[in-house]
Amino acid sequence: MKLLSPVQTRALDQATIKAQHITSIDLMERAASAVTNWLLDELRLDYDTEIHVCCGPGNNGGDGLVVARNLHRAGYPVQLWLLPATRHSADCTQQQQQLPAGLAAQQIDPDNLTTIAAGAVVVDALFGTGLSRPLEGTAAALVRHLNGSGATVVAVDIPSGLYADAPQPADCAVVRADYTLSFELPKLAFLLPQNAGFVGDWRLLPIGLDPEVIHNTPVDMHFVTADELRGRLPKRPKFSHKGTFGHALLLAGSKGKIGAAVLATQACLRGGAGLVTTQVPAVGYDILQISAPEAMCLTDSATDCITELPDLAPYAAVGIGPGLGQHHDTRMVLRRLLQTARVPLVLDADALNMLGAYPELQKLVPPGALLTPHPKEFERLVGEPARDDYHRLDQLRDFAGRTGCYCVLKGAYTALAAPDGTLYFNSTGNPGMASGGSGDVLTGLLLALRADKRLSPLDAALLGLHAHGRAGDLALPHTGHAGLLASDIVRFIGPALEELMGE
Ligand SMILES: NC(=O)C1=CN([C@@H]2O[C@H](COP(=O)(O)OP(=O)(O)OC[C@H]3O[C@@H](n4cnc5c(N)ncnc54)[C@H](O)[C@@H]3O)[C@@H](O)[C@H]2O)[C@H](O)CC1
Ligand SMILES: [K+]
Repeated sequence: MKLLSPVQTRALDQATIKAQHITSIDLMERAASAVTNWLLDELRLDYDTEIHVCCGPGNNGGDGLVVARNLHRAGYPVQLWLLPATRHSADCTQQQQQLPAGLAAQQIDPDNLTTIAAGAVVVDALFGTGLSRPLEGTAAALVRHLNGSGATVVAVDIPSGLYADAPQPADCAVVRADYTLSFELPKLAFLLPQNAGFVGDWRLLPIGLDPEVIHNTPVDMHFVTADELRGRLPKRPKFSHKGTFGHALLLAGSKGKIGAAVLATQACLRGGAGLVTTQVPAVGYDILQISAPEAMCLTDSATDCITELPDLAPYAAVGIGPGLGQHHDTRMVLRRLLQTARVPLVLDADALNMLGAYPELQKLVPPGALLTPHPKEFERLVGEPARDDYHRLDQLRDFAGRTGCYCVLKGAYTALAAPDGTLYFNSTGNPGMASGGSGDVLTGLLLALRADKRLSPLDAALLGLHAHGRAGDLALPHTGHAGLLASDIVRFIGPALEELMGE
């Protein structure tokens, strides 16, 4: 799915109106019906629930007015509140004029805000994508009042006070919604950790926006869904053999962290690599052979860390990082790998930390490599803390553009920046996966997909990120959030990949 800017969203509304020969009021009615139906079907409003609908001066307020009218007509006791404003949009004005007789709009008075019960439902339709400055005065006072009420807050399109694709200054009043109901396409703001407390659970409601216009709108950000990836993982041909899917080499583990090498190896095997060879320090030999018998094991001459780079000739892709440690001799191995490898690389964990600590190493990273930092590793990599989540995305794009690499930023909606600057957000996964070893599993899985020559670097990365999260989602019912271990993710990689397979 494309992530559109507010300007593009407005253009899409206009194009839809034109293409479907409807009016802007018709589109507003569709949007409001979708919200009303969600309130009735999903939130399951009771007839005795206290309901407040708070409307602003623009079309977001217009949506709110129609929701209030719909609920009133359906017999729900709605209290309708209007934010005082000097100007209202034409559609907002028209909706005010069409309110049924029994539903009066009350002006919001900042000095006399109505009491809201903790069990109440509040529909926030103050501001949407037309927000042009931070909330102040009456709007800010009302928002703070709502946030302190304990009511269930449902934001229409976006929580009021939140920008759709840019940070707002600190301490601004922003609605803290329990649910955000947006129309058809998500907004960048929903995907960033700094906004989680405002956005709550977000849902997309279809309102029949024009698919052709969406298709033709150029964007540089995508929210990647299963539908878009399904079929992009080629089926395994009937006459395939273990050579067809590539031989992956993994350099991982150090004393006390052989488990990371095991998890990455198992994930690489489950990810479909034809052959997997893992090099570990001597201390890891028995552990790896016993826990991943399908893999071949190379042992380093050093006991505790990796000090030797094997001959790379047999391998289709090389992964390095999980549990690696940052010993000087290991760093020399990383250096030689970066200098000599002619096949796809996946760099993770301590490999990234070493790139951060030694910028001259970073210059050796070959274009096309896939890097998988979490935010702290990414900060070390770029050597500068991000001001906020939006700035971090700028840094991510910049890094991918500058190095020609594919760079992941792990998190709830893991981002991937491609060398051309496009950002892709992953849509799968759950908080149970935020525990040790889950990143090692991702590295192994991505390595398997990079070893498969049939996949482009971008598809390998997108499929791997998706399948990793999906495997975590499939494991969840068996383990619960707290009990979800990295090895559970490994177990479900196969079924997660199967869902993406096609001709
Ligand atoms: N396809 C869709 O997504 C549809 C969306 N709809 C809804 O329309 C709004 C966007 O409406 P718009 O009128 O452009 O903007 P707002 O309602 O957000 O309000 C703009 C209004 O408010 C003034 N303003 C902006 N910031 C402030 C501020 N901080 N303080 C005071 N006033 C402010 C601004 O000058 C304008 O006058 C979208 O979010 C959806 O909810 C359609 O209903 C259907 C399709
Ligand atoms: K809103």
